[in-house]
Amino acid sequence: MSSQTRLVRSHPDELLVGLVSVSDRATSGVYQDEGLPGLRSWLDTALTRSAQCAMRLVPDEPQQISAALVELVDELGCDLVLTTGGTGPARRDVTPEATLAVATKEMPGFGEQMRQISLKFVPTAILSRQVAVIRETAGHAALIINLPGQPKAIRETLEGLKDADGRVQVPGIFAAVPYCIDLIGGPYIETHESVIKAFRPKSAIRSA
Ligand SMILES: Nc1ncnc2c1ncn2[C@@H]1O[C@H](COP(=O)(O)OP(=O)(O)OP(=O)(O)O)[C@@H](O)[C@H]1O
Ligand SMILES: Nc1nc2c(c(=O)[nH]1)N[C@H]1C(S)=C(S)[C@@H](COP(=O)(O)O)O[C@H]1N2
Repeated sequence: MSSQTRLVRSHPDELLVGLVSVSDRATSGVYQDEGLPGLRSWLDTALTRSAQCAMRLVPDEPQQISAALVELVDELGCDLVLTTGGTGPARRDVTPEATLAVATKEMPGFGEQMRQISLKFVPTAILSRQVAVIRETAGHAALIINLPGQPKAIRETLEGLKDADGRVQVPGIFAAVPYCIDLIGGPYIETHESVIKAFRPKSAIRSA
């Protein structure tokens, strides 16, 4: 994988995001990848300040997935990496293993919450082995989260489930991402409440 230069924030609060779509068929051209554009457009609707994104499309190969994660965090300096695909039980589904291989801490709450959310949409939610981890290097840390590969699962897991009036039924996992990014030393990010209401303890909310 080619060595890339570090991303430079255009503002101290700009989030640097790595997006990784893991798909044998999208990589080989059987279908067009919908994972990367889906992730990018969800972030565009959710964040009050546009994020700077670096994107990678990789096949379901553990070394290539781990290498993409390491490059995005260690070389490009991403604060957050979202993967999509390869979390199921099939022989070639290895995204969770490739993610755990580069982790310094596991964050089991994200996977638990995603499976709870997804069960409201599909009974096969329990087939997703998605994990979230922190990768820490000297002077930098990033949150890495696996999402399922179905393009519609991106919005479902990040945003959660709302009723017809927009009331939250099950909170999406992105509600906890801004505070997690604070805690690992990343930028202060804010979300549009109509898409996803981020939660921070009162003491962590920055005054305007
Ligand atoms: N990156 C993607 N882009 C577009 N559609 C996708 C993508 N990943 C998954 N899908 C869709 O979701 C369905 C289920 O996803 P799943 O991850 O099980 O695919 P898969 O069997 O692992 O194959 P592959 O890894 O080649 O995408 C696929 O059949 C496809 O229709
Ligand atoms: N929100 C949501 N989660 C979901 C799904 C979905 O459609 N929506 N599909 C499930 C299915 S069918 C599978 S096999 C697993 C793993 O999918 P992956 O291998 O594409 O990551 O995610 C599950 N989680």
